[in-house]
Amino acid sequence: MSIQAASPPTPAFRKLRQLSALVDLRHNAVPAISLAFILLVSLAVVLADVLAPYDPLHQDLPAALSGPSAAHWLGTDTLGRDVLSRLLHGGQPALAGVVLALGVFTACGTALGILAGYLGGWVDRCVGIVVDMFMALPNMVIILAVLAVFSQSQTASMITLGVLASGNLIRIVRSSVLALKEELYVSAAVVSGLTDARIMARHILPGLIGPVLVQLSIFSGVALSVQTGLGFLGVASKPPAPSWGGMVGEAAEVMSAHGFFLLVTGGIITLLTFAFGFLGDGLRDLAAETKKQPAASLFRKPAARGGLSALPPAPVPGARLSVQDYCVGFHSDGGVKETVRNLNWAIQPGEILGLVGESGSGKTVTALSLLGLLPSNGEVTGGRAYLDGKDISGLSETQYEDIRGKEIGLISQEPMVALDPSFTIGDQLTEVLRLHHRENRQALKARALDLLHQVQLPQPEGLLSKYPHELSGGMIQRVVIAIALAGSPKLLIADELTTALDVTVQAEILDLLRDLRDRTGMSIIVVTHDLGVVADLCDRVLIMSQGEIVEQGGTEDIFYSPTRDYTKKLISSTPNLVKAL
Ligand SMILES: Nc1ncnc2c1ncn2[C@@H]1O[C@H](COP(=O)(O)OP(=O)(O)OP(=O)(O)O)[C@@H](O)[C@H]1O
Repeated sequence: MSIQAASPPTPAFRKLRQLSALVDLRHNAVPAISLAFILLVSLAVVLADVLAPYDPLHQDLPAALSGPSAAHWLGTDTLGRDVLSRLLHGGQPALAGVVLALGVFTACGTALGILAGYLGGWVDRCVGIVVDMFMALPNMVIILAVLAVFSQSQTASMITLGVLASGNLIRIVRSSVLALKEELYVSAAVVSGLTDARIMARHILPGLIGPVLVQLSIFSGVALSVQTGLGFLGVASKPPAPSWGGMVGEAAEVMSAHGFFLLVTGGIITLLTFAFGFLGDGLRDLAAETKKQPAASLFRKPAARGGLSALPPAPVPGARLSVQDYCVGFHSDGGVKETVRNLNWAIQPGEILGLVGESGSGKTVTALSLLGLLPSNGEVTGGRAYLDGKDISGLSETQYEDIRGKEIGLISQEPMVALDPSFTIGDQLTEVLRLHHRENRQALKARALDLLHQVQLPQPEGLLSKYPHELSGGMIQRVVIAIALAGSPKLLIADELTTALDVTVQAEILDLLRDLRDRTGMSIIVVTHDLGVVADLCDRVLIMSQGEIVEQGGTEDIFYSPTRDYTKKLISSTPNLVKAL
């Protein structure tokens, strides 16, 4: 397979780029002008008490329906009240209604969309039914019914509008979450042992800002139309208090003789609705420009347990981890295909074991299956795996959560994309540390610094406030190792951890792993296709080909006296190694 990520740094910085593009409206004149107009009108409405030249209720009947003048810039209405002052004050219930509807729309749409997309299963199905209901109901009829029940309350009508309209947002958020779940930094957060709630709040939610902003902008226009429409109908606002919809209604009655009155009252609503629409279009175009193919996932949720042999073999005594008659298969249309077959091996405490083989030989699948992290169509089809004598094959998701990060740590193939680009190194380290230690901020910070010291990063204090893109590849790799060590696992699985690094940094990272093993007694499984790494670091080697173990033994034995042709060919295909032997 290749449970590989797209090449860095594209996926890691996609979200940052998307966010910056969304706020970079300078090059998009129409959305930028629209945004400026919306802000200007909102500010004027908020400051109505200061800006309005007259009391909006003050009547001057002799001056009724006079056109624009120095005294009344936008003229007067049928009772001689100043139109500008009434527009400024009337904007307050209009914008308050829009803000309320937006709040409910966002909360409902985002929360239900995230839950449906992230949790899937029955939650997704239930949310789907709710969305279908929202879409099928006639919104306006329901809002009028709510107004009748709640004594013409604008609050009730806007809350109802927000809820009913959120169906579309739920669908959009749900599909965005499905894509975000495939991001490697989300996968890495799962491996670290973070709870679903925390992953949704910290790693999924920030990635939704783009699509949610687009929908908010479009819905603002709808909410404004509904609010002013209700005002026009004389419901949801009580005269003589000014309201934009009410003013349009009043102007419509005298439109043939006094068209200017309708022009300014209807004009502000029309212009704002257009501005919301243009802003939404601009945001959508920018989001589309920055959209890239989703990165390949490191893994998906584990498959259900199935097909394990009825009588488990016994664990190897004293071994940190042992696997026996271990098989992993994948479901496809043609049934289950076993890609890893009859593995029998063990790793001792403090040992470094190399898992070697060509691409597709089953190394990553074997490693991920131990953490319950196979793609959704994969499962352990036979045999058992034991961690310190305890059977860990085919556990439930909750049981695996207790193992990930705490008993077994994983360093994924792509360190650059295992970190969330929106959070500092300090945030990401303390987030994982908080899982394992119920301590205050200061104590967690001290632990984070200690971990950065352990992975030999210079000046760790300064690093805590840095973002991943400010670090070199070698430094990122060390941070990822530090995060994997946060739960003090007894076994660390390092999947191709030096592949993307240059030779000098590679050597430093290998030294670091050796040093960590010596100091902590941790066992380390090094998954690699690089025999040089194995020769340098590993005590024992396991050679895999086409899902099976071809040969295993001490590193020196394997390199100096291989017994199998496949191993001999593998060694001879690494010229530098041959020279060194
Ligand atoms: N979701 C899947 N469905 C079907 N087959 C899969 C799936 N995931 C992996 N495989 C198969 O499992 C086999 C082993 O893949 P694995 O990634 O473990 O290889 P690897 O030895 O780690 O190679 P690499 O070094 O390239 O990652 C591959 O032949 C692949 O086709």
